[in-house]
Amino acid sequence: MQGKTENIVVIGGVSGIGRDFVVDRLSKGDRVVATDVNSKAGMEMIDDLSNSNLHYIHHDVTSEEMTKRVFQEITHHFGNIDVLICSAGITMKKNWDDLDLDQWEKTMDINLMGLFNSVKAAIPLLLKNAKSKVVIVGSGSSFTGSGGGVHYATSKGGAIGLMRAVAQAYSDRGIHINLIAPRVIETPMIETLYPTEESRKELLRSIPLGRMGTLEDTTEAINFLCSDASDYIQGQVLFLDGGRTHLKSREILQ
Ligand SMILES: NC(=O)C1=CN([C@@H]2O[C@H](COP(=O)(O)OP(=O)(O)OC[C@H]3O[C@@H](n4cnc5c(N)ncnc54)[C@H](O)[C@@H]3O)[C@@H](O)[C@H]2O)C=CC1
Ligand SMILES: CC(=O)C(C)=O
Repeated sequence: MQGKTENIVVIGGVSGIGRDFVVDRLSKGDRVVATDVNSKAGMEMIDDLSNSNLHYIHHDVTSEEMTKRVFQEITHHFGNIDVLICSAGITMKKNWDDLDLDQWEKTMDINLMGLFNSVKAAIPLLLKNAKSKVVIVGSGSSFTGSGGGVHYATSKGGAIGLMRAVAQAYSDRGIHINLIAPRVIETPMIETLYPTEESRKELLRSIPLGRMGTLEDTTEAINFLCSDASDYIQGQVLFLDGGRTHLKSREILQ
């Protein structure tokens, strides 16, 4: 894959982790389709970046019908997909006691059903290549149960099962698929989860490396999982969490 212009699709590509990856790959000369439900941000991105290699498509991942249409348009535009990134997701932080069924369903619909719709529709296009790469954006919270509530952690745990099932089914047909499990990357999502200075300070105390993750951290990890350098890595979870999922910060241990 190295040295060749790639056809890249980023679902949830107009904000945060997805957008940063889009910008990076455009700067490397790749062709990118970004899809998202937030078309205002999508149009602004088209204006801001003003790059003929970028194509934006309105996409609500919860709709199977719309997802099929989106991938028909991608087929028309690209013909095949070398790289698929699934970054669309929401969080609505709630405790067990406050969570209602609507919030559970909305989170599952976007984070899990939406992922299923997107990956299912993409598979025929990924199979057109001898080798293609898929990276799902999961979350460390599916390992710890914290960071968004049971609905969020469960949806992201489901993403791991989906990723493994696709790896199991398509490894021998060239689809390489892995999942990144970030925690606290500086994006608009984190601003809503930790809105006050106090909550941010508390958060930083819990991260062994003592800082939040950056979009450069996520983009570099996704680039690695899309590159030839990761060809023997399949069906894996890569944590991007400053050590927070498996370690305790020194401040907390003392
Ligand atoms: N920021 C963080 O610290 C972490 C983020 N994540 C995950 O990373 C992914 C990206 O999150 P961020 O970039 O931080 O957030 P973000 O809010 O900046 O980006 C998420 C994107 O998903 C899109 N989206 C939401 N609902 C959609 C729908 N129904 N159809 C299509 N697109 C939809 C949004 O419009 C937005 O552009 C999410 O799946 C999130 O759960 C996981 C762990 C930590
Ligand atoms: C949003 C998320 O997944 C966190 C904070 O881990």
